[in-house]
Amino acid sequence: MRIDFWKMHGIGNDFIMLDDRDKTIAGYIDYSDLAVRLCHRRFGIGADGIILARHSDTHDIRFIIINSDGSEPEMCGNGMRCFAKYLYENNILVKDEIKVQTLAGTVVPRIEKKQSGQVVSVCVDMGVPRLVPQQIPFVHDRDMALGVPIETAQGTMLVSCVSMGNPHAVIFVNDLSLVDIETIGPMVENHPRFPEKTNVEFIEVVSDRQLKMRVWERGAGITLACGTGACAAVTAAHLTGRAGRQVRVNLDGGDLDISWNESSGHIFKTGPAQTVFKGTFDI
Ligand SMILES: N[C@H](CCC[C@H](N)C(=O)O)C(=O)O
Repeated sequence: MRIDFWKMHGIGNDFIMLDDRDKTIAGYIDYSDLAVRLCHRRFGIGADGIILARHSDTHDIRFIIINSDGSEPEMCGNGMRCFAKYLYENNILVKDEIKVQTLAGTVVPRIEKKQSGQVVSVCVDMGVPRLVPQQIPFVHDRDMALGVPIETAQGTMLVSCVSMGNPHAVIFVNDLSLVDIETIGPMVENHPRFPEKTNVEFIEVVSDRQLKMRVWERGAGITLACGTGACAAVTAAHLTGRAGRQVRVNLDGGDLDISWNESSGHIFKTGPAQTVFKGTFDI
């Protein structure tokens, strides 16, 4: 069976977008097997993950993301911006603001478009960051985990743990260029105190309005950007007195503007989403 897809990216974090509202694809192949096959950079289309639109009984649409290793995370910030653009420009949901059902709860992307109708950027209400260790999940006996030492083969790491529906271990460093992400990333991702593994963000503070970030993603390895990770990094930076509530995050693939609203507690993430090409494959 022939399946249409769009190849898209959010500042270099790239995804294969699929419309499976009617569960046709699900009837043919397990999503995890499909993700491993399609995301392969040589034998497949190549991507950090696949994203599927599915019908929702309670929201405008349901969002499913599968990492390139086949694991299913709760949410994806860069992918959500691509998803909003894909739905609008593909005439699936021609609305400027939509309510999306995810495993992380309700997420609300709002598109910003040109006169032509082309979506150029998306502002996503990412909800409220979770800080209680049991909600990360992170094994810890306090009610918050900021600057907590964990032991690894590369020495002691101080992690600040935040969930955006998916887990994040934020590590502040003095010089990002000196961090051996390929070695330290998987050690923290798979550390036993993270029962569901974790994404790992390395942060260099430029000012109270600017962070530099590199990321080792759970289930994907080094990516050029991580939207939920940028939100987690700003949360941790603010709570540890390193940054304000309006922060620009510089990532390998580009910049994201993060705003943590004091009254609602919601985090808003604004950034671009781009379509690279469209195609078909057979299942
Ligand atoms: N690898 C992540 C999911 C994708 C998150 C990231 N690409 C983003 O933009 O938020 C996880 O397993 O939690």
